[in-house]
Amino acid sequence: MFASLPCKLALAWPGGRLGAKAADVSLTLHDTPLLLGLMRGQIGQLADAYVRGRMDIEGSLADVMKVAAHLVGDPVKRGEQGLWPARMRHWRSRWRHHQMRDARSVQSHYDLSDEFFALWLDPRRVYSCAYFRDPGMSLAEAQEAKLDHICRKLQLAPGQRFLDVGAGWGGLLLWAAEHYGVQATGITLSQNQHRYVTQLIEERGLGGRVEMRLLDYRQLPESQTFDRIASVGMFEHVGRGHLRSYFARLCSHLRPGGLVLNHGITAGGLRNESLGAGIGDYIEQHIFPGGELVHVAQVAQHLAEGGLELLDAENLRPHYARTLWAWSDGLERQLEAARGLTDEAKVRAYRLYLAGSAMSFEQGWLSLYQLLAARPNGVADGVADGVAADAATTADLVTADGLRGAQSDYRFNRAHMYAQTEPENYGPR
Ligand SMILES: C[S@@+](CC[C@H](N)C(=O)[O-])C[C@H]1O[C@@H](n2cnc3c(N)ncnc32)[C@H](O)[C@@H]1O
Repeated sequence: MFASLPCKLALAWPGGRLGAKAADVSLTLHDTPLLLGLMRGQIGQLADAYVRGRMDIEGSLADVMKVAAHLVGDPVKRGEQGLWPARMRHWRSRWRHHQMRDARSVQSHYDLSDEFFALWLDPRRVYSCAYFRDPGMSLAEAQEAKLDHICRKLQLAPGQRFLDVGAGWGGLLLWAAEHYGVQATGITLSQNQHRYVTQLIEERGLGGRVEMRLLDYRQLPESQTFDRIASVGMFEHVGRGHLRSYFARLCSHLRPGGLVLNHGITAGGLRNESLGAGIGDYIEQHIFPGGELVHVAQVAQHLAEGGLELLDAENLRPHYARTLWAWSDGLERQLEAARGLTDEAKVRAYRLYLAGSAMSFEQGWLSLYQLLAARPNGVADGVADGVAADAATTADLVTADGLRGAQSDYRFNRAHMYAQTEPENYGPR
């Protein structure tokens, strides 16, 4: 097991020691049964042991993750689905996700501490994959490029009614209002985010045009419709059993001919919705309770079943690997400050979550898609507010200059990022 490792590893456990003296990565197990988890490549179990102080890790997280990837092998090829057959997973997800429980899960993550997130996110606190339009961009520049990329794909224009579902700390909401002149509504389940963005709106004098609401997406009044909707890094919280009704809701809140952009994480393969090697359990327990991922093919199906017409799909997987390494490096630089804001177990949990997620995107275990879709003019289900007369046809929208412009630079960028096949090239590490 040690011979073909990508870097030098030292391993110690009660009463034993193995491996290189001058090691890149040292693992100290404080109880012997963890050896079994190590042999079986159960890195989720090891990560849990690290959080609970049953194990210590030394070495750069980049090297630690190289070792972890080696131990796991390829969960995409192994096709791990957990113990539940597809039908059961669907119904389990339906049962698990209801408004009260989702609010609890979401708040347990996002309401940890605004200052903690601010330590390693960019100044706008955008908490989703950035877009490194030019390879030399900083994280802050790449986040702004992402916000603009989304606005251009959606062809935002002054006066349009724009909804941001899962608006976080307001990055896109404020960018769209300030740069594109839209009437913007954001919703979130996080009390901290709601308070923070409401204050920003006031400070910037955007009160009449921008509002942030503390609301579940299922609580938006049925009669409220928008010209444009964005959902960025949010649909991972919805649950596979609710995706169809989630997209149907977005469709019903769009005017006919309106556009929606769904940006989110997908499973890297059709058969690894639940990441193997115990990783999924680790994320569920320590980071995102209730988070669920499906493959983009299934997202496209749910989207169509929800009444939306898919116009364009862009894969940003390499961009998320780079974003996550930037977050991870940011946290590593601020460990002492982080320990002052939350407990040691949380800091440990986030160290492995950020670096481990970066590795998962590098490996292709996870992916990230922006899906641009429209509510076709023909879909009139009584929920929309009858503005079809002024709605452009979908054909008009696809050929409009804005989308063509956005497409030409991202097509180029996609080819550029994929030309760099080695993970080392994802970012300046
Ligand atoms: C990963 S953050 C992304 C935030 C923001 N879009 C960004 O890119 O920075 C996910 C957001 O989704 C929100 N969210 C999750 N489930 C939600 C729900 N059921 N209804 C409304 N918002 C939800 C969270 O409160 C949080 O603001």
